[in-house]
Amino acid sequence: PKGRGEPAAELAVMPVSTVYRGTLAHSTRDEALQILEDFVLGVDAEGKIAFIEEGQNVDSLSQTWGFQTSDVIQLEQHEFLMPGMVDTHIHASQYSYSGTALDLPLLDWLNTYTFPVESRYKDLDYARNVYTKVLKRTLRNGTTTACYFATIHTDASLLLGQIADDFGQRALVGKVCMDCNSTVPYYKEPLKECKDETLRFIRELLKKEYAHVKPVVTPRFAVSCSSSLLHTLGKIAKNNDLHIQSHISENKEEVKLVKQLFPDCKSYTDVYLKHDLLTDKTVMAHGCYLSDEELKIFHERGAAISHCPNSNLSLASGMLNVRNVLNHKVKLGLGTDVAGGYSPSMLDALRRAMDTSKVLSMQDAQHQTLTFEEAFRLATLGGSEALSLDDQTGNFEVGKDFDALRVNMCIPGGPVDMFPGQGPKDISLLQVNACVFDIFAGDDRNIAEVFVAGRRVVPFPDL
Ligand SMILES: O=c1[nH]c(=O)c2nc[nH]c2[nH]1
Ligand SMILES: [Zn+2]
Repeated sequence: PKGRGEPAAELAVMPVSTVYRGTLAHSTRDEALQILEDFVLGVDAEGKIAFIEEGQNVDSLSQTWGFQTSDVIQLEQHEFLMPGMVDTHIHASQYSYSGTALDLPLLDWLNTYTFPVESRYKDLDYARNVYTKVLKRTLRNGTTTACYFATIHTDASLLLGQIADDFGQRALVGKVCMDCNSTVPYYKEPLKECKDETLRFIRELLKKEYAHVKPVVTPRFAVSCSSSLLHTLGKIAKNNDLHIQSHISENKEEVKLVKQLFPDCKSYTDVYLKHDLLTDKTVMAHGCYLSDEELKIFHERGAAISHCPNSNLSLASGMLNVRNVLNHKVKLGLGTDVAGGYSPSMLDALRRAMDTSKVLSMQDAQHQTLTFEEAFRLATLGGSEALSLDDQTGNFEVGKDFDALRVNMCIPGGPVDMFPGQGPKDISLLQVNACVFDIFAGDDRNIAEVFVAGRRVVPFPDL
């Protein structure tokens, strides 16, 4: 593997543009949380990680890579770099009412609040206002990659892609597809229109050649899609090698309804499987009620689950047994699921994932509770794997894009306090660990800078 020692040949020609020295905290396949104290990390002119080395090698690195040691950015001892977080499931269009309207279960919630609000996005000014705000809010909270649901409206969905590109967030953007809606009949599209508009959305978004924004095929969920629409979308995804996102097994009433709607399918998972929607580029939100047999199918297909604990608790939908999902080796990330989830923050998702796991442990003494380290991995590397973007982002590896947060745990008026004995010279590894673990109680005030592919996207430039 590249990165320790000599630069790989293809990288040697690319001079580094930025070098950081200090604490790095990230996940690897073997270690849920690896803390590298006094390391140097170089970012090349294309925004990729060029090297990660021990700090003592900085002089020889400066010669190899052609930078001045005086230009190295030294992190404070209460600062660290961590990978940007990956929100694997968020409804950008629902951000306008996040924090409200959480008094109904899923299906009533959709009919009463969600569909009427989403129907407003034919108005592009309305869309621009909300989409700009959700982009800024998620970036400020350290979401460097987001997998978005927009609405059924193609032009507003394209606008979301443009705004994500403007602000520099890595994003998968989905125009929502639904041709069944008997309760709110004005919010759906006829099958042919849905197909044509989905193709137009994909074509026009790809034509823009945004560096980090791509389309994702988005059947809302089996309840609001005919079998013909699901087949059509499965084909479109296959023919264009695209990502797919939807919802699965979120709430018991929904699971029952899907059984009635698709009597020939063995399970909810079977519905998506039969329609070619379960691939290694699929991410399904929730999965609270998936059987072990269904999880095996997820594993075999390489499909992923987005765990959205805030939403699952807020809509009283259920509790995903994350341990069981991990034991089945199913790719797993975290999602905020705004606005079923009331918080756009991935740190909140991380905390709620641990809360949910602890409740499961209270119910079953055998249950092995999720650790902070594991939740950290789900919010970063796990999310990138769930979106099949782990070749580009998710942790600090040479050759990956520098998607990172500069975290500062010592912010005047910030949400956490640091304690003494932390002089820059005598800081012990234990204290460095404590500093990293403090982000569990932190918030966006602690996220001083955000980078996507080497570009600083927070603080916001004047657009
Ligand atoms: O949490 C959810 N939010 C939604 O908008 C939705 N649509 C179908 N199923 C859903 N679940
Ligand atoms: Zn959702």
